[in-house]
Amino acid sequence: MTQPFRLTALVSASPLLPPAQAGAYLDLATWARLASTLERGRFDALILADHQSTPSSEGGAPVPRLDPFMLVTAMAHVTRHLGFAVTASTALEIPAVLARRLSTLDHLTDGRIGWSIVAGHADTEAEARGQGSGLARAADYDRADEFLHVAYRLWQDSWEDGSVVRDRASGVFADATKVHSISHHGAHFDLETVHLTEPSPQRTPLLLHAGASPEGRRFAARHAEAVLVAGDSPVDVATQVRDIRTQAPSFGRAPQDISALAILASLPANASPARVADHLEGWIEDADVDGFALALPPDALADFAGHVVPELLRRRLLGADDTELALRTRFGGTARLKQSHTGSRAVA
Ligand SMILES: Cc1cc2nc3c(=O)[nH]c(=O)nc-3n(C[C@H](O)[C@H](O)[C@H](O)COP(=O)(O)O)c2cc1C
Repeated sequence: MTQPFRLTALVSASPLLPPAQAGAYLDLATWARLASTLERGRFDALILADHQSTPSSEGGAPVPRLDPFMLVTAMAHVTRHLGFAVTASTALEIPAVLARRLSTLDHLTDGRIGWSIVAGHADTEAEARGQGSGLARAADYDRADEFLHVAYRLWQDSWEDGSVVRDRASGVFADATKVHSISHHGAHFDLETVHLTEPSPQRTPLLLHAGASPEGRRFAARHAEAVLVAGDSPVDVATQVRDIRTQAPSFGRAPQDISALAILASLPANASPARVADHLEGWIEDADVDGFALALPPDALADFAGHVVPELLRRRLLGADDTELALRTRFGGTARLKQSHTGSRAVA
């Protein structure tokens, strides 16, 4: 029998809604409502896609588009266990700055944060940020590896467990002997700093990745705890998932340490809940995935939550578990990174 699967939604903070409501994405209530709907619908997480590009002859995503980080606290405030994975690019961000933003959200959500890692960028993104000439064009996985290394050291090594004492009597907040400055002098980043935020429930957020090139899959095998895989057919997705999982042992990880999510941008049209559930069950069996990222508009996600999810629960394809635990626990781990994960073993 098919095991319960992971269920996520993949949404952009852009005018996705039907034209009559095209401005609704600017209203905080829209996002709060979407989060509540997904939580009621037993979704494990909302993945917020993002691009900082403008359209050009070479592609690039349409504008306008909000900063997805800004939406999360309001959505977390009206939910208790829905996770939020925010997209950010290692080509465009600064490690210590991004690490602090993610730690901040992980605190404010009680450990419900993931990072959807993008290693590349469009030309127009670099230009928009004033980094036009300095960045490689293709996804730069050397830079991404180094970025992750720095971020792991900030999240995992800067503040030891037990470093925060909050002793009112003596006025001591933290034991300075247990808070360490991270010193890194590499090809892409050169920094010396203490992590600016005390350790959050997960320390390192749940790590997601969606790169599809051979380098991208290798990066996923090393770092990702969940991968988003797009493909024309379950067989196509299965091939990609197998490639990623079989590389995991070379990074000291088990193949099943990586949860695979098939991206579905459509579901059978005009179908009854039973047919959609059959469709999903077929994908789980044929594509070797652990769940789905439904890239559907908010109204379709609400329909799915209202009609298909009850059928999935009846078939025991979704876990009935709605406890308030860290996001990582929904993807097969405990709150913290596994000891075998490269981020737990980062050294100077
Ligand atoms: C399903 C999927 C979702 C993605 N979402 C985003 C996104 O939200 N923002 C972004 O900048 N890139 C996104 N990407 C691009 C990838 O993260 C990656 O940068 C790109 O595929 C280039 O890497 P690659 O050469 O390894 O494929 C997505 C890719 C896939 C396959």
